[in-house]
Formats: sequence, structure tokens, C-alpha cells
Amino acid sequence: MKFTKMHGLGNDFVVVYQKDPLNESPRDLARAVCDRHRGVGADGLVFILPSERADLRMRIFNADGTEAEQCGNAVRCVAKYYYECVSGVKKELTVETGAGIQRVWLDVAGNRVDQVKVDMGVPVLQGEQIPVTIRKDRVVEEPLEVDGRHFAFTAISMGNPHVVIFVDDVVSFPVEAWGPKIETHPYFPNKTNVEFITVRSNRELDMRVWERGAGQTMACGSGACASVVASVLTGRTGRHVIVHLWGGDLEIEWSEQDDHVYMTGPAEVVFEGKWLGSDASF
Ligand SMILES: N[C@H](CCC[C@H](N)C(=O)O)C(=O)O
Repeated sequence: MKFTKMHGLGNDFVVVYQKDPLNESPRDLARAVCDRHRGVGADGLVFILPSERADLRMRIFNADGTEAEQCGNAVRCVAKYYYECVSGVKKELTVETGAGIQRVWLDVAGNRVDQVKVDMGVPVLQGEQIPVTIRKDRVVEEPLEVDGRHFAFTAISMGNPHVVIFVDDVVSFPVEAWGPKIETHPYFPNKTNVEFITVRSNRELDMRVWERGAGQTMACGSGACASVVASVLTGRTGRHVIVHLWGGDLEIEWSEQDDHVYMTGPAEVVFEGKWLGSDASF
């Protein structure tokens, strides 16, 4: 199985392009490929597949083998791959994901894609199960008790689940200690991604993330989107924010006009390879 190793701000993926739909679950393959000691090493295994509804289809499997509805950093990577290695023509693409069809705009210099802008869709405020298009001036954060410690959180779905928690200092916050406890808390039946945020200004957030099915990653695109939505809903920032992640910066805008969240950031190719593992029946 040929693959291309890519990343978005250090959130890294093994990307596989194939012309046929998947005919079996790549759960075990994802675990093997993503293993950082016995495999290639990655946060996820991503397939670029044919689509009847968009230019291409993306399926993303976390390092633990679970499939996620969407992945912002991976969408930027697959769009870059598709332009540079498949199509080479269209600088605006549509990508079918488990969270719906996402529009993507490519910033191309020469024949290389630099920055990628993605329409990440309309956020949904969880807990109350209402679309945030029903105007809410301000949202009260919900309480969550975890091993005797109390957190205040805002739950936002970007197609995949996110819990956003504001803390005084993300640099020193013990993400590895509390991330997995919140990810698997019974309050979240499908588990959840967990974003820890410190507000730097009305236009800047600092973010660390514990991802569902992957652990602490260097960046989470859908998590950055959810964090900006939570920051707006709790009156902490405006709608156009630079999110400073461990691996770099993402530009996020939650549009007043259409309620969609737009994310702009880089995507990189690192190397190409061939997976020789026994379960490489793809
Ligand atoms: N772990 C996530 C999928 C990857 C999302 C993240 N890497 C991004 O860039 O959006 C989940 O299970 O929902």
C-alpha cells in the first residue's frame, strides 16, 4: 500500500489515495500504521476516495482505529495532495466527509499548495442540541465534575464532538492528566475531543488539545473551530481569531453572514512510502 506522510501544524497523517471505495474496515490497519514504534507513526490514517457528491471523499481513522466524522487538518492535507498529485487544475474543491460536504480553497504558488481555507460547516451547541443559528447572546458554561475536580465547559459539535475548557495557563495545564479522563467521561456517549484554552486577547487564543482516539496532538483544526465558537458564545473573543496551537497558528472565522466556521492554515508533505505490513490488503 503506497502512502504519503503529511501534516497540518504537526497533526500528522498517513494519507492513502485510492480509486476504489473501502471494502472493509481499516480499523486494525489504522492502529498498525499509526503506531509510532512498530508502524509509520501518525495521529491518523486518512483515505482519499471517489465520491458521487463531491470532487473527492475523505475518511479519517484515528490512531486507535476509530473513525471520526471530520478532521480539519487532514482536509487541508488531502486537498493539497489532490491538487498536486491528482487534479492539478481546480483551486476550489469539494470534499465529502462524515460531517457533510466541505468547500476548500487552495492558495497555490507555482504548482505547490501553500495555505488552504476550509468551510468547516455550521457549529452545533451540544447539551441543548440546538443549532447556534438560533441566536444566543451568551451561553453559560456547563459544570463537569471529574475525579473531584470541577470544570466549566462548553460542548460544541463540528460534526465531531468537542469540549472546550478555559484555563488560566495552557502552557502549565496538565493536559495528559485530565484530557483522557474527560475524553472518556460518561457524560459524552461518543467520547469527545477536549480543548484547553487560554484567552490571549479578543483576537487570539492559546490552545492545547487532547484528541479523541489520538491523545495529545500538536494541533486540531476542528477543535480550533469549536474553541472559537465557544469563546464567542461565552463572550471572550470576537468572531475572527488567531488560534495559537502547539504546532503553529490557524486563522478561524465564525461568519455572521452564514454561521459557517472558516479555517485557514498550512499543509505539508513529508515523505512517500510503501506499507509492507501483512494487513495491507488495500
Ligand atoms: N480525533 C478527532 C478526529 C481528528 C480531528 C483533528 N485532528 C482535526 O484536525 O480536526 C475525532 O475523533 O473527532
